[in-house]
Amino acid sequence: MSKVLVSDSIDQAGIDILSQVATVDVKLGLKPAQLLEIIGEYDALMIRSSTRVTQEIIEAGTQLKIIGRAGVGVDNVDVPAATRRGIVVVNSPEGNTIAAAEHALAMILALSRHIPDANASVKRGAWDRNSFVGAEVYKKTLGVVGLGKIGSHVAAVAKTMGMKLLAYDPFISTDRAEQIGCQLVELDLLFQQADYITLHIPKTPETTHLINATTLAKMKPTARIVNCARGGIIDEVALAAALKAGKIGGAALDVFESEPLGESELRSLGKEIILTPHLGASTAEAQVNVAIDVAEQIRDVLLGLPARSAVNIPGLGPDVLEELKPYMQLAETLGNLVGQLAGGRVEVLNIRLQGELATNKSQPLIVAALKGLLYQALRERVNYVNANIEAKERGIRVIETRDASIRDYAGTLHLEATGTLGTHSVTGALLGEREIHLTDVDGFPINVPPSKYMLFTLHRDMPGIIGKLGSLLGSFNVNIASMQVGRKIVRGDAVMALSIDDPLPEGILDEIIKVPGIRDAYTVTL
Ligand SMILES: NC(=O)c1ccc[n+]([C@@H]2O[C@H](COP(=O)([O-])OP(=O)(O)OC[C@H]3O[C@@H](n4cnc5c(N)ncnc54)[C@H](O)[C@@H]3O)[C@@H](O)[C@H]2O)c1
Ligand SMILES: O=C(O)[C@H](O)COP(=O)(O)O
Repeated sequence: MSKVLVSDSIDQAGIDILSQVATVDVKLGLKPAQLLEIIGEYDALMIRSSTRVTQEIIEAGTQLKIIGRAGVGVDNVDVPAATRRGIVVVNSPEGNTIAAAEHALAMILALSRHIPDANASVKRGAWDRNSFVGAEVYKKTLGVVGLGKIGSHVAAVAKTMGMKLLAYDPFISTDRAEQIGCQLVELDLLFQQADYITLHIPKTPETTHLINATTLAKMKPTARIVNCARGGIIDEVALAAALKAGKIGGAALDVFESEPLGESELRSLGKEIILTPHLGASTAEAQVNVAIDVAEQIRDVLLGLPARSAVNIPGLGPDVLEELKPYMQLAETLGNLVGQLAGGRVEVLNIRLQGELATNKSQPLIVAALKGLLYQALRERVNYVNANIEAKERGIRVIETRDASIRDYAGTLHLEATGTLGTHSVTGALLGEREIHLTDVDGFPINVPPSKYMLFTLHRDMPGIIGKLGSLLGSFNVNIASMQVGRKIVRGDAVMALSIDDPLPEGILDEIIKVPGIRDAYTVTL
C-alpha cells in the first residue's frame, strides 16, 4: 500500500479520501531535518503553506510521486526540482478563492472602522468612542492589483458596496475588466487615485517589493493598503516607515516576507495597521474544499491516473485532458515504438499532427510522445512531468508540424525519429473512440493494433518469405497472434508487422535476418 505524509493541518475530509488508497501519517510541525529524515518512506506529501519543500527534501523523497498543496500558492515548493525528478505538484486553484477574497474585504472594513483596536479597547474596560472615528468605503476608489479569481470577487463585492473600481492587471482584457465593473488603468494612476489598494497577485520577480518607498510615495496620504496575497510583494521596512511618517493612512497584512512573522517594526505600530497570521484561506468551507480537491488528486495519481490541477504539467486542464486521453495513449505508444525501431540515441523527433489533432490544445501529445520515446532509456523515471526536460537534456530536437486537413482518419499522429542508427517512422490513429491502430511503419501502409510483443521486418515482397519466417519462428516455439504485410508496389520493398504471444528468444533476430529477402528485423515490447 502507498504511504502519504500529511505535514500541515488538513481537514479530515481529505484524510478520509487518502485513506481509501494509502496509509496516511499526519505529522504536524516537523522540523526540516525531521522531514528530511522520513520523506524517503513516502509516495506522496500533502502540505499547506507551512511546510517548505526544498530541493534537498525532494531529492531525499526517492519514492515521491506527488506533492499536493491544499491551497493555491506553491511558492513553498521547489517546483523545478520536483519537475526534474518527475514528481507531480498539484494544488487547489479555486478551493479557497472566496475565503481569501472575504478576508481582504474584512480587512478593508476593519481598517476603515478600526475594529481590532476598538475591540481591544473595550475588552480592556474602556469606552472610548472618540479615538475610533472611521471612514466609509461608499463612493471611495478601490484599486485592485491583480484581477484574477480573488481580485475579481473582491471587486464584485466592493462594487455592491458602492465603491468605484480601478484595476491593474497586464494579463486581463479591458472587456473582462469592464464585465467586473473595473476600469483598467496603469499602476501609477491606480496608486495616485485609490483610497484603498488591495493586492491579489502572485509573488514573482516582477511583483517582489512592488510596494516600496517609491510607490508608497505616489499614494494618497489617506490611502489604505491590503495584502492578502503573498508576503514580499510589500517591502515591510518601507511600509513601516511610510505608516510612521503618515505618508499613507493604513495597512492590513495577512502575509509576510518571512512567516511566522518574527521581530518586526510592524508590530510596534498602532491602529493604522492590522496584522493577521496568514488566515486568508482559514475558513471551514475553504479547508474542506481544498482538502477534498487535493486529496482526490493524490489518490488519482497513486492509482496511476492523471491529476486535474498539476502545476508542472503543461496544458493539462481537466476538460482538455479528458478529450485528449485516448490520443495521449496513442502518442505514448507511437513514441515508444519509434524509439525502439530507431534504437541508439535519437537526435531529432519530427511530430506531425494531422486532422483534429492539429489544434493548439494538442501540446500534451508532444509530451506523451516524448514520454514514450524515452521509456526505453528511463523506464518509470520518465513521466508527463519531466519528459520535456529529459528530452531537452538529451539534446533531442523536437520538430512539430500541424496539418488540419482530414484524410482517412479524424486525426492521425506521425512520428519520425532520426538517431545515430538511422531514421524510422510510425503513424497511428484511433479507431472509434479509443482503439489504437498503426497505420504506417517506415512509409509502408499497414493497419494493425499494437500489441505487447511485436516483430517488424523490412523485406522484399516475394513468394515464400512469409512461410519461411513462420517456420523459423515456429522452430523457436514463438506463437504468432497476427501478421500483416504493408507494401507500396507488388514485389517491391515491404514491411511485415507480427504480433507474437511472448518476447522473442535471444539470438532469433540474427537468424531472421539470414532469411533470404529479409533486410532488417526489429523486435519491440510495448
Ligand atoms: N492569504 C491567503 O491565505 C491566500 C489564499 C489564497 C490565495 N492567496 C494568494 O492570492 C493571490 C491571488 O490568487 P488568485 O487565486 O486570485 O490567483 P489568480 O491566478 O486567479 O490571479 C492572479 C492575477 O494576477 C495577475 N498578475 C500576474 N502578475 C501580475 C503583475 N505583475 N501585475 C498585476 N497583475 C498580475 C494575473 O494576470 C492574474 O489575473 C496569489 O498570490 C495567491 O497565492 C492567498
Ligand atoms: O496560497 C494559499 O492557498 C494560501 O496562502 C493559503 O495558505 P494556507 O493553506 O497555509 O492557509
